[in-house]
This record gives sequence, structure tokens and C-alpha cells, in this order.
Amino acid sequence: MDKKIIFEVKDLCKYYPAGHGKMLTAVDHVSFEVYEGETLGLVGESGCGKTTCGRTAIGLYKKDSGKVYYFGKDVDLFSKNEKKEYTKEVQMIFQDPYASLDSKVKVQDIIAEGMDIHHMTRDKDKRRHRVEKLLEQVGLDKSYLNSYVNTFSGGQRQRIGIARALAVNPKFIVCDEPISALDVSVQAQIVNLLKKLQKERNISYLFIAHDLAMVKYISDRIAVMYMGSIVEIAEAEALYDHAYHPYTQLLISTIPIPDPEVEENRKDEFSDFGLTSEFTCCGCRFADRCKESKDICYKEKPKLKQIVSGHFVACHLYW
Ligand SMILES: Nc1ncnc2c1ncn2[C@@H]1O[C@H](COP(=O)(O)OP(=O)(O)OP(=O)(O)O)[C@@H](O)[C@H]1O
Repeated sequence: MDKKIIFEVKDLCKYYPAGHGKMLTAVDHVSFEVYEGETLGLVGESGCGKTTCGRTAIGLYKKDSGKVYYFGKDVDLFSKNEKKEYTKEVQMIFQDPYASLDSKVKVQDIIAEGMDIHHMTRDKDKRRHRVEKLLEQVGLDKSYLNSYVNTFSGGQRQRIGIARALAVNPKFIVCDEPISALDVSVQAQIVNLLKKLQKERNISYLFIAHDLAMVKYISDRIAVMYMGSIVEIAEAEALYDHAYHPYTQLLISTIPIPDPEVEENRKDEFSDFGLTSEFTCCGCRFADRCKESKDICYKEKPKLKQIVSGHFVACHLYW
């Protein structure tokens, strides 16, 4: 059976003013699709544009160019009602559960915020009952209803953030590094909760992360981002078994191995590349860091092309 695409971006671009009349290309002609019920991981180093990409894709930031389709329909052509439905069905879970939840607002009002905005119920008992159910679904006691989050741990706060997103029955959630601000001991719990909820509700996720081990665990497919562009996209297993792009290979090689000797040698290997954020106006942005770069890599930006079924790579080494 064919998988259904629920969300798609084509040639998405986002620029930021960078002073002296210059613009920073944070998202550079990015295209991807998200299937119903799947998790698409989006990985890359800090500052490569993951957050900007996620936020621009769902309209939290205004795009400079490109198209976004939801269930095949161009979101720019939505009617007022379709737009309302879209903003209900597409939600976001934020990186920092301390900054994203107002500590002066009661838990039940935080969770019910979207329900109130979308007038989902005017009946106070029904509203409370629904919030209690959501608290249970995210693994919190319903007695927290009238509490404030300032006494909560990071993990508990993130569960509230998840309940808030779930309250409006979303079909697609952008999870922006939802575990990176949490203790390692609770990270797996939150990821497992997201997996459980996805199974129960057939939600699709765009899961933004820089922890490759965790993203492999949660994702069906993974897109690798480097300086604003997607350089490789494939099924999670395929990407880790056989990464084609030299940048993906480098990223995978930096996943920690619990052996101090191996780690020491690998540190040297990684530092050879040197972290550069210089802008290459044409050509592949990874060329300066790539051990295998050729002339063409400095002249022409490589296009994302399918190398084997379902596995796309933007690299001149293969064409
Ligand atoms: N509001 C803004 N104005 C100007 N530049 C910005 C703004 N927001 C982000 N940037 C820049 O855009 C680039 C991409 O940032 P973004 O936060 O999207 O990356 P990221 O991959 O999500 O990073 P991180 O993992 O650290 O959150 C960075 O160079 C960042 O400094």
C-alpha cells in the first residue's frame, strides 16, 4: 500500500538580515515530505538551520520563497476555515520546557490553551475532564490540574508541553529538540512517550535533533542538514548502514563509542576538518571540509538525487 504524504515542502528558503546589507541563508531550497504516521528526523550541527527550517515550514516564520503543501493542498491558497483547521492540526513541541511554559498559568490552562483558541468546548466540566485525560496520557497525575509548572522538573514540564500540543488533536507535530534540555535519564522516557502517542494517534513528527543516536531510535527516515541545505535523506537504517554523503559519514563517525581509546583516536580525525562557517557562494557548502572534494564541488551546487530506492544524496562524488 502506498504511504500517504501529509506534509510537503518544496524549495523552501529563509533568509535573515546579517548586517551591512548582507543576508544569511538559513534555509536554502529545502524540500522534503512527511508521510502519515511517520517520524522524519532532521539532524545537523548547531546553527545549520534546523529550527528555522521547522518553524518556517509550518508558518511560524514567514518563508521567503518555496511552497508548503498540507494533504496535497498549497497552504498559501487555504481559505480562512482551512487555515484555522491547519493551525489546529499542525503543532509544535519546543526545545526548552522552561521558557515555553508560562509559570504564572495553571497547568490546566496551559494544556487547554489551544482548545480555548479553537473553541473546542465551552463546557467547563468537559474541558477539565479532557485535560485530566491528557495528563494521564502523558504520564502525569490528574491532581496536577491546578498546579503551576514552576515546581516541576524538566521532564514533567515537557510532558505538559506535549499534552498542550495533543489537546487539539494534531496530525503533524514539529518536535524541536524536545529532549536536548533534559537530563539524560529522562530523555528516553520522553522519546518513548512520543513514540507511544504516535502509535495510538497515528501522528506524524518532524523530529529535530543533533543527537544522532536518539534520532535513529525514533525516526523512520532521516534528513541530514548542512548549512541550510539537506544533503542526504534516507530510511534510518539505510542511512546508518551506508551513508553516502561525506558530511553524513562524518556525523555518524562522531556518535560516541564507549571505549576511551577509540574515542581518543576519533577526536583527532574529526578535528582535521576544522569547523568553518564561511559562506561558499556557489558550489557545495561542505567542499572546504570534505576530504574528497573535486573542482566541480567548488563550482556547482549539487542537487539532491536518488542513489538507491528511497535514498537521496546531494554530492558530486556520485554523479
Ligand atoms: N532571528 C534570527 N536573526 C538572525 N539570524 C538568525 C536568527 N535565528 C537564527 N539565526 C541564524 O540562522 C542560522 C540557523 O539557526 P537555527 O537556530 O535555525 O539553527 P539550528 O540548526 O536549529 O541550531 P541549534 O541546534 O543551535 O538550535 C544560525 O546561523 C543562526 O545564528
